[in-house]
Amino acid sequence: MQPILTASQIKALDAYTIAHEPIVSIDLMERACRAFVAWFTERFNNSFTVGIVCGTGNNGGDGLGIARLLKEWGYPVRVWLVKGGAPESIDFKINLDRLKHLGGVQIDEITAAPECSIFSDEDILIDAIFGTGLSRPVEGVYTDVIACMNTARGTRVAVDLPSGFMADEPTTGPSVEARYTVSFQLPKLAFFFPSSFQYVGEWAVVDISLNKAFIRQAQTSHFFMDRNTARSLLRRRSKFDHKGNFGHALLVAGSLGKMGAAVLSARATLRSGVGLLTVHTPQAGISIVQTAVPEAMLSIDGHASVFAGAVQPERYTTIGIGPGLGKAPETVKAFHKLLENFPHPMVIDADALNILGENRELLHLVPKGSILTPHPKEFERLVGPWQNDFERLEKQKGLAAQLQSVVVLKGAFTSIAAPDGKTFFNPTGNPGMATGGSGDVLTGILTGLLAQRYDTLEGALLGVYLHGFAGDLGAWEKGMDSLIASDIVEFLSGAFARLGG
Ligand SMILES: NC(=O)C1=CN([C@@H]2O[C@H](COP(=O)(O)OP(=O)(O)OC[C@H]3O[C@@H](n4cnc5c(N)ncnc54)[C@H](O)[C@@H]3O)[C@@H](O)[C@H]2O)[C@H](O)CC1
Ligand SMILES: [K+]
Repeated sequence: MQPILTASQIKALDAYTIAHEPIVSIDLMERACRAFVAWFTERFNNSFTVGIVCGTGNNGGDGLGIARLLKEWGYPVRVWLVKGGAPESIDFKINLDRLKHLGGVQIDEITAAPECSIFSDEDILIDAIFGTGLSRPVEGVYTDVIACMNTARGTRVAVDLPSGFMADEPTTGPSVEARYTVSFQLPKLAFFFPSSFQYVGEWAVVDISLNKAFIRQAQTSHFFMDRNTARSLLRRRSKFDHKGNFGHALLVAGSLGKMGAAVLSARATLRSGVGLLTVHTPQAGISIVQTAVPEAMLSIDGHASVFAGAVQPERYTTIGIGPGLGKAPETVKAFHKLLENFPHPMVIDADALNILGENRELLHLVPKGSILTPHPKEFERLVGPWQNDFERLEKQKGLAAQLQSVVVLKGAFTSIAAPDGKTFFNPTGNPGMATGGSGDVLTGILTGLLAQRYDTLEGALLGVYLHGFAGDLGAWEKGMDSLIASDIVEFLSGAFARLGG
């Protein structure tokens, strides 16, 4: 699990590394430059012309070091120094001397609004004006240069952060809009937000060996999930286990015309290792579920087309509720009753969340330790609108604390907020999974894990990881465009096997 630190914590980490390890500041910068160049040379060969736009702080120093290394690799390199009032750092000056000493690289200064045509010969523009030192929105000549970079034909690659982009607060001023961002050591919080994609593009983190002990003990409530953590959460079965050890899940899902949601969830629950599964279905779903999911038992509702009746809560370890449920008045009543009678953690999704959003007085009945899995629209119905993604994150944490439950906000980098405020971003998954039924599969996985008495947070972290991983395996095999939710179920076994193997 990687902690996500703020820009000022990263500055402290930088200083700590220099103070406690046998490395001086300029050599640390050289490491950063080499790590960037290793990433760069893997993707772009030296037939591309490269323009490097540098500030005068350490991010600019990186840019100058990168210019020298790329020149040595045979790239046609040109450098612009943007001088808009920011002070010149010591390492910037050292790298400027080193670049001049190498020779063969044209270096021009920009002190006033340039003609944007200055960048027109460059196939690639490396952005090294500002990094984590940015403390306020850019203005003046910086704004002019950034505007020219954003309209230039070259592919923009940002060093550490796009210039003008804030790592820990909403970006309100102009910023470079990068196609790629190569960031040092740790991902920055804002990288995980949908609104940042416009600026950050695809991002990669390169290791520059900053002090690991400092990173481990740093105070943060934000983490980036990884494969090792997911692997460590997965329980192994033992020889004498029997189906009673793996719980009995109830899925309350599906209504007339939406029984597919129940089928997808049910299959995913079964593929996630549950001992026994019962599906509560209206009359309309009986033969559908019995045929499509023969492993599942049925709890049959008296109503023809929607969830309206009572279930026997004492029989079940957990309940997953919501996919394809609809919001009929009878369903609202039946859900209310279920919430009053079921004491164990539940997985609450889709229309069950919409019912909670429209009847917020029911929220206090959500059993502690439950998992809620809204997508952004469902989340907005629960908590109201937000101004920006930082505020959205705070609302997510707030809901998790209020309900003493885990709130999983679905999207690219699905975030998982625990009641104590810790939030985890998930690395797996792909845009092929933006397809109907994908969420129903997640509900099934989480229900399967909670039935096996996984701790709520651990189950949520593992389940979200596996769901994305199965989607990735499916996309590799079938392509993102034609991926469907059933494929995610199909590849779930592979995801479990690879993670556990
Ligand atoms: N920590 C690491 O892992 C390493 C980081 N490196 C690189 O260094 C930058 C951070 O460098 P720093 O000198 O602190 O800041 P910047 O270069 O981002 O900014 C320069 C300077 O500009 C001033 N300033 C801030 N905001 C504005 C503004 N809106 N307008 C004008 N001037 C502004 C302020 O004084 C800043 O200090 C990091 O991103 C990495 O790229 C190292 O190379 C090694 C390891
Ligand atoms: K930058």
